[in-house]
Amino acid sequence: KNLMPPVVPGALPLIGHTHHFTEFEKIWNILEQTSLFTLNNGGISIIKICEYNAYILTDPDLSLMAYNICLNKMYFYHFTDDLVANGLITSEAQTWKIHRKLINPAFNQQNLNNFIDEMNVQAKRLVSELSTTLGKSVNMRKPLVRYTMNITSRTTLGLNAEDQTLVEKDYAHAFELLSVLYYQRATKPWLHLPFFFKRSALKRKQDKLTETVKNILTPIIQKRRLEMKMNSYINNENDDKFQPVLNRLLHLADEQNAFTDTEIREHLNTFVIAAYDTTTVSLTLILMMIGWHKDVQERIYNEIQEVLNNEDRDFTKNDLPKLVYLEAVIKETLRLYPTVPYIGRTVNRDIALGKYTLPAGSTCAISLYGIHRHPMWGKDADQFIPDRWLDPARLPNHPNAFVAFGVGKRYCIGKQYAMMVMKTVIGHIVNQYHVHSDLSRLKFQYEVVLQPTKGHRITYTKRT
Ligand code: HEM
Repeated sequence: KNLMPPVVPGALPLIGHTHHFTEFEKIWNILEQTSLFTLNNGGISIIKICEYNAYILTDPDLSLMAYNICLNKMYFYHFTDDLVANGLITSEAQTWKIHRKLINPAFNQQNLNNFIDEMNVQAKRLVSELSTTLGKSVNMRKPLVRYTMNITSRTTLGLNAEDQTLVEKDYAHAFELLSVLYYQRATKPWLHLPFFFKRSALKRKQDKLTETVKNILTPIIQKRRLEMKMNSYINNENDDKFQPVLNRLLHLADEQNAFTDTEIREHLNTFVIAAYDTTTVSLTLILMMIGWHKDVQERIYNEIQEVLNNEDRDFTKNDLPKLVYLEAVIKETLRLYPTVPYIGRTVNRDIALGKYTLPAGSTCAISLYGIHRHPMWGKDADQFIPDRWLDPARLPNHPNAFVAFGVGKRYCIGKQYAMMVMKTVIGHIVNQYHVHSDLSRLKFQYEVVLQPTKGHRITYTKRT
């Protein structure tokens, strides 16, 4: 007999829950309620988009099982295909397997260690920019987007300082506008159908911006290829000089015919898309948490002094792993507020999950937010307790308990990179400033990331 998981309350006849997903401001509310309902009802539930079932998971075991079988992303992700079709986030399983294996070494710890100087430079640039705002409350969105864009474009594209304006202005701007268009399409169910979308004004705007991005990247790629040929550049994996990811992709393309130019562009765009909003939002939330919990902030400050030996200097690759309390604070923030609160896949064949069968062709979405509030985290699951990360006895004994960077084989390739970036910049900020925030008024909107929309301003004062 075909058992069905419980349906999340609020479905209407024929349209199901569709009406909850047409207004930006309301989507996070239904998604949060859905997570809590699923947690309280056995870890699997259904959201109905018209007659179509999307299966929601908050059970860590079922999630891992489902996601290691279903490697293809749900159809929403493909709204971005013009920009990133064969990039790692959106590519279909077959291409993904090959490309992920080829690109993995570019993000190994040894290579990332070569990015530390750049991370310090950009963090200090941000700290100096903030010195003009002391005592005033600041919306950190723009400074942080600029900061993450600069680091990502230096380390992935390898742009020089003189090209930075191009990134800060045109490239970053095109991405911000494109993401608004993708969200607009997502909230207009009729535009999900290619027939209507192809004829829409939204599509025309999207085409123009995609072309802009293409026209920025193409000459950069061509120029780099030429430079590499002229310098008879040799790339080997043990090379411990600064190598932007683009150089490694070009090398793989030339040596092994691994990627076309279009695929290289799609990979680069993917890194930028995957990196800048997630890191910006995560950093905003971390600043909110430490601005509110002053005792936590002082412990971070003391740890930094200890690791830097009270010297006024940059962080080295050996310092970062020693910032264990700061790492606990970052993880605890991402546990309570996973920057990407939901991820979705297409179910590629019938799969048995617990007592249910998910039919081929349906959608399966994991609530990372739900997994992070699962009873395995204990009675204090909804409280901010960084110390839990320092005591194994206080952590769930489950490999899939902390999933801010994804679930199973297709987890975030930039996880270590992001941790390094976040440690470096929070380290520099806390070293110079006291951070102040008011957590009581924090509000979110769902924009694939959990975007803070109210009450997220930060005030800095100088440490003396
Ligand atoms: C705090 C920051 C970040 C968070 C919270 C985060 C989170 C995630 C999550 C949840 C996924 C899985 C998405 C899914 O299954 O649909 C993912 C995938 C991915 N992330 Fe990140 N990410 C962060 C930073 C970065 C950075 C800095 C980069 C690159 C430089 C990056 C590159 C990627 C890529 C390429 C994928 C696709 C991986 C694949 O399918 O093979 N991310 N990330």
